[in-house]
Amino acid sequence: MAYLELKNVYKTYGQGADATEVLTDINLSIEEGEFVAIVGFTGSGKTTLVNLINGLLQPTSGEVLFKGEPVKDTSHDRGVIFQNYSLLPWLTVGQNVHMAVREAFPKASKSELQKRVRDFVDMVSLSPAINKRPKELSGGMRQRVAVARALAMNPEMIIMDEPLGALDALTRGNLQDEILNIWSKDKRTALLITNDVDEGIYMADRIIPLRPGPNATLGPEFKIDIERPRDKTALNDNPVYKKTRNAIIEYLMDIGNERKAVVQQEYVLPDLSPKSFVA
Ligand SMILES: Nc1ncnc2c1ncn2[C@@H]1O[C@H](COP(=O)(O)OP(=O)(O)OP(=O)(O)O)[C@@H](O)[C@H]1O
Repeated sequence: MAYLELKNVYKTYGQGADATEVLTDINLSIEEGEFVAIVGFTGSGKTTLVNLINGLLQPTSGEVLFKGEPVKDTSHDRGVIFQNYSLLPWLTVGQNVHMAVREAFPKASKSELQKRVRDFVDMVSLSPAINKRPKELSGGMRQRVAVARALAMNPEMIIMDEPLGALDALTRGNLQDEILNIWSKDKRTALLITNDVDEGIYMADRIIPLRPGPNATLGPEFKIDIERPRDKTALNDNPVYKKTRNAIIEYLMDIGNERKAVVQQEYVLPDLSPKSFVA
């Protein structure tokens, strides 16, 4: 039995003439302990896919199964790091993380909770800002709080919806390593949604492209046969890395061009002259 399975999943927003079929026939199977990355074009339905897995949305048809059971609601077992960090503005950094930790560990003592909060705030290098409110932080700092908050809840599965997009290269690299540490040390399962092929290759065991929408569906998977832990600097000279990267980029460019050809169809408009306007 797969750990997470999506079977013939379709998702349509709206009804009748207003209906938009965003996701079409999504089939995905992730084993326990795997790290899978989905790379997709902007607007293709990546967040919709995350919300279906997280339980915030239900499929129009098809099934989403987590450990064999249909996903009906959100759960602490599946921790999501969202693209828009959604922090509570009236709470400090520490309080935002504390609230999540208290919910995930209702039986923990006050001092255990406080230690966990401090450890995870420290992990994202925000200890000096622990008493600041979100409005006093930069976008990247807020995103780091969201990473700390999700990971501090110790989810079995870490789901990431373009979590590091707003960060500079150095912070991004450090957080990629922290996420990989937690994933491997605590034997988690991870799903990363990204538009950065290099990030996918560095972090994942498999990369699966999400084709552009509407009616986005998953493309063929690319296995990343590169030993772990991966060395970012050495990766550039690794022939497997180069070959895999080229194959993925070529695939994405081909489907991007296919899409452009459809979008660039010429439409002949009727030759109408405006009627004179009478005030
Ligand atoms: N609640 C909704 N009602 C109607 N349409 C929606 C809704 N949510 C998303 N959509 C549409 O579904 C499509 C996919 O949106 P989604 O946010 O899943 O894409 P995405 O790949 O995450 O986008 P981005 O790369 O911009 O973050 C878009 O065309 C969007 O307008």
